[in-house]
Amino acid sequence: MGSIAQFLGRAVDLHRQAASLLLDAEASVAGLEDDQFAGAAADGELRRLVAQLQAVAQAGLPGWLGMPLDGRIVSRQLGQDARSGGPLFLRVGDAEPIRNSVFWAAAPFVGAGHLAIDTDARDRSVAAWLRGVLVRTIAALPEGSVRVLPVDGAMLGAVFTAFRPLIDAEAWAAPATTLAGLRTALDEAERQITAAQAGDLQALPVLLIAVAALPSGHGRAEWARLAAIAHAGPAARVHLLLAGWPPTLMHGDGPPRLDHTTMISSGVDGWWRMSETPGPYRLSADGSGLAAPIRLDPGASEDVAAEFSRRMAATAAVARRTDFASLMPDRIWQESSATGLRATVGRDGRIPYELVLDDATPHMLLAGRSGAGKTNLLLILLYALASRYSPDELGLYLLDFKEGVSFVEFTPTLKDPSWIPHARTVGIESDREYGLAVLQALTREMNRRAAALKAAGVTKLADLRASTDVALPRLVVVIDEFQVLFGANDTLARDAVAALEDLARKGRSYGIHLILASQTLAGIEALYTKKDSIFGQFPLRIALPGGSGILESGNTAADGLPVGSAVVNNAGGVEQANRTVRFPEADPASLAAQRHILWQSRSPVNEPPAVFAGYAEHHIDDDPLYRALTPQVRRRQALVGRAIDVGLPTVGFAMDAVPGRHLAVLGTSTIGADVLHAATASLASQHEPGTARFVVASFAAVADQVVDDLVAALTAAGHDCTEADGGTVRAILAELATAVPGRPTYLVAFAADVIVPLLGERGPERRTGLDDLRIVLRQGPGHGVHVLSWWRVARRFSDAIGGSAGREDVACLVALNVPGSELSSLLGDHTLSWQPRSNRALLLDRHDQRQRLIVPFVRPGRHDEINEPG
Ligand SMILES: Nc1ncnc2c1ncn2[C@@H]1O[C@H](COP(=O)(O)OP(=O)(O)OP(=O)(O)O)[C@@H](O)[C@H]1O
Repeated sequence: MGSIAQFLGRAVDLHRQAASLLLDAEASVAGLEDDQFAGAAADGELRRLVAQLQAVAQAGLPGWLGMPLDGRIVSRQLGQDARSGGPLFLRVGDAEPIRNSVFWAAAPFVGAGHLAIDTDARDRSVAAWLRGVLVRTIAALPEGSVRVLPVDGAMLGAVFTAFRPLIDAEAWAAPATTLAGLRTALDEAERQITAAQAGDLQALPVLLIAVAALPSGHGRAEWARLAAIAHAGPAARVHLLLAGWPPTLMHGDGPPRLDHTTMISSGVDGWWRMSETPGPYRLSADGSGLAAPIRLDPGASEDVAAEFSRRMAATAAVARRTDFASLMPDRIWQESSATGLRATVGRDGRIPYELVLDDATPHMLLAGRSGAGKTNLLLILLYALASRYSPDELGLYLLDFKEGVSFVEFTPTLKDPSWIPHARTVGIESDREYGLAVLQALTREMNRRAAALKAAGVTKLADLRASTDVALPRLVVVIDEFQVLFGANDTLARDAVAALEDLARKGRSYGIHLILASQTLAGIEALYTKKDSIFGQFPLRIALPGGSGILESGNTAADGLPVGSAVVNNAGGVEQANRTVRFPEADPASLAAQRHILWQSRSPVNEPPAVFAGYAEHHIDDDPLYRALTPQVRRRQALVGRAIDVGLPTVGFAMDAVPGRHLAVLGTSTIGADVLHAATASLASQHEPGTARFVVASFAAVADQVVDDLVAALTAAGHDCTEADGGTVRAILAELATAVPGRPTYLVAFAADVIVPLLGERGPERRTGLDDLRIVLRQGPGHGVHVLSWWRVARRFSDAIGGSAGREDVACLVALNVPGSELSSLLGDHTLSWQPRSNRALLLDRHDQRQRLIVPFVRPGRHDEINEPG
């Protein structure tokens, strides 16, 4: 600043001396027509002053700011000749107060005020001059710090053709050629001014409205807006470069004067006059401006401007790619979420656009056709939120119903052990049941918060936070392809709608925010009657390309958008509230870098999220509950799989003395063998070796490998484990039916359906093996005897237990690929709805009326072998 002030002080001083000499000279030679600057004594002195002025100008306008814009300058370094923040002076013309004695006339522009020239750019010298001002300004300032909004209402944008590479690189807007285009540019300028007035100056670029010619139809309304922008713009980094201002009028009052503006007005014979300039220094005592006439700066030829644009555009493209990082805060976890959540996700023009989730806009809908950038935008939003707010301020529940890996990002993987510390649960390719479970878990959390508010005697979450030491983070729930959850007209959809409605209506008061994303809202049958009451709670709408369906009907603004932009609307989709926001591509490297920053900063007690990947196999050997089992348990459990629920709890059946505590796995799927293996292995872990007896029988070749593994593992662990065939099983049943064994005994039968005919035969005492089986089933648990069995044919199982009379004797069931109708008649429960699905089973416990969808435990690699549901 010091050097600019010195330059100015000296220049103005010299100028005034020269101006007074000129006046004297003019007075002394009054009447001499030929040479207004004659007067020999003054002449020498004036030339000396002009030379000094030029020396000062050259020193003050280095490089791009003053040098001729010809072929020699195009390779000069960019972004070095001025710095942002301070006033930028540039050469606007050459003053020639005395023949053959020239100095550069400089005017302040960016950082100080505006420039206007009264002839529009249909005049070729004005067009070149205008290009020159743009090139000088942009080349001198730090790269990427200026955004230009070109307006050319007379030549369809031709004046700016040379800048095409910058327009294509989106560093500049496309030239506006109509009145509507001018208004859009003014809108952007006004928004920047408003943003700056709200205290957001730091992140704002220099915004330059460059008008080559005003479009036809402009009038008082636009003049008034320009005048207001001229007044308030410089403080908000908004500057005007106007050719054809003021517009000439046939009649009526002229346009208002523009504050902070240097005016260049045409004179005769190619001479122009320059007005006083804005800022603290006056060129003249009487406000008449520069004392000498000027020739316009020749500016930039098309070729020079084009060459310059290509260089700039290359850097702009790089800047665009790295934009994701610029949306992340410099320091993470600095904000409080007491009153809401805010995140900058992109730019509206060049103004950073902040999404807000708070009491006024609690929930958000996001839509766009496949490939429109939904995942990308969600990642930006979630990473930006997770970077602003610590895990004490924000928790994330992420659910994805589609095939894909959008939220894998948030979880530890083999390749990258990091996770986002805010993520509580992450569902990838989730089941609808899992979605419902997450919604219900959130409803419970909401009710807990409601009770805590009541107990504390406050009504607002912010007040509750203030009155307790316990962290009360806002919770953001993202459901991608949420329509899947409601896509069928069944009980689950109805339960999900009820939970969603509850959360949508009351969530705002308890810091719970929903983000629902979808390709379309069409076909959400279950929501149909509730559509308005639910979506009415979602004022914030983001429509990506093809996502106009979530805006009001007739609001089609999102239809023609390019990927990387969205219509953001925080008034439920009404057209007047549309804002077009551009967002960058979140490249994997930048995401990983940001994730590692967050992960490294996590607290030592931060656990990785509970991950549910719909496609994943679950193995008992990896199960934390199984690995923690010891003989010191109160009630032994036969573990069979993981429930489709938040946290994927391990589930099984208690094998205690209550009648009916036997396990039957039903279905032809080979997974039946795996489930039986898991149940047996888990029970074995709950006995000291040698204290229980395991009798294992396999009646089908498909189970042999599993049985071999099981027997080998139990034996290796020191258990008493014997293999049995049909005859042995029958003998053991007879023995167990008549005598109480001295220790717990497990009879484990794979493909038990095979021996039903054998057991049906009468023995010497006229009893059948089935009679013995039924006695064992009825009385066994009381004596520590449990039967664990896999039945490929459900009807055989029913026959074996004695039909409906024996139903209560086997209370623990796992249904695999048994058709729903068969299962309900087997159980005598016609309300049951079950459709066999790959990698899923239905757990039924007749004692506590439990019915749970589970991922059954399988042997590693099983899914690659089988084609389910067979
Ligand atoms: N801001 C952006 N700028 C440039 N490319 C982008 C941008 N956002 C997304 N893309 C690109 O568009 C493609 C689709 O993006 P994304 O996967 O986010 O879309 P989607 O709507 O989630 O798609 P789908 O629903 O099919 O999974 C990707 O190749 C991505 O790189």
